[in-house]
Amino acid sequence: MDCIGVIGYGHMGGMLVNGFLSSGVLGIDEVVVTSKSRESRDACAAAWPGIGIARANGELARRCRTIILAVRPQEVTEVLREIVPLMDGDEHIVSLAAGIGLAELEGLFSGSVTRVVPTISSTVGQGTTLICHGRQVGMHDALRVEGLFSSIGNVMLVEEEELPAATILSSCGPGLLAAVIEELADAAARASGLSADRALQLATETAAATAAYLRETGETPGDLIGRVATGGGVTEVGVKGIRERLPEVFDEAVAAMLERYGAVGK
Ligand SMILES: NC(=O)C1=CN([C@@H]2O[C@H](COP(=O)(O)OP(=O)(O)OC[C@H]3O[C@@H](n4cnc5c(N)ncnc54)[C@H](OP(=O)(O)O)[C@@H]3O)[C@@H](O)[C@H]2O)C=CC1
Ligand SMILES: O=C(O)[C@@H]1CCC=N1
Repeated sequence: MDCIGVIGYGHMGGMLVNGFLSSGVLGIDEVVVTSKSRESRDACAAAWPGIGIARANGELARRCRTIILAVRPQEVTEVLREIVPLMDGDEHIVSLAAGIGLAELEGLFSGSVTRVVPTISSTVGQGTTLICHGRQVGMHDALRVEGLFSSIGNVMLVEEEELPAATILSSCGPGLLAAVIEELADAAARASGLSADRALQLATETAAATAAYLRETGETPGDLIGRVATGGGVTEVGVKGIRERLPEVFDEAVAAMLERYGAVGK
């Protein structure tokens, strides 16, 4: 059977196992998981009774043809050096590691390699997984991976040179927007008698509602601002300040993230 193997039961590995099994795209006997610590392997076995647990990466590599590397970028080389000598060569390696390029991966495994960048928002079936196949990936393997990730949200095929910026938007984005929501709520609570809990509840609901509005109406953010900001009213003074100061803040944040992206795992 063409089992899917997941190496690394951390935030992403756990989310993918939960997503693939909850969506029904994979059956419990089609997934094998391993992780460095016994605690993580036991947690997976407890969450999904009957799932295949491998005690070592090599054991998983021998049992699975599609192998998802859900370890941190700085652990990828070590894991590939460990498993590649035990593999047949016709496996499909799917790396989630941000910043580790196809050339580097193919230098460690000369077969089929795909880079996939999921997003934590797929925990709730939302968001877009980015997929970039290496040149050696055949149609069958490409469709299999695209189908798997489609079960937990949207997928977008991207060129490798698009990945850094697309990753910042799709995959780092939930963290960035969570920080914005937090700051907006904190500022409102600091300036008024509203409790921090209620401020965060309102800011979170508003963020979700705003995204839904933009998605469903097809309006641009500028269109929406024009509808909300009554002339001479309240919103326009806030938007003015944000438009003056946020470009610099986001330019700096994006530049810092791109710099780290290029250095991660090195
Ligand atoms: N978090 C995110 O939103 C996103 C992350 N990514 C990428 O996904 C990958 C995983 O990230 P994330 O889940 O956040 O990281 P975590 O640190 O949460 O998980 C990494 C897991 O790898 C396991 N691990 C470490 N070394 C080994 C090893 N030698 N053999 C087997 N397992 C090992 C750890 O095991 P143990 O628990 O057993 O100690 C840990 O559970 C990264 O490459 C990241 O760039 C991509 C998109 C989004
Ligand atoms: O922050 C990180 O490095 C990972 C990769 C993309 C999202 N989280």
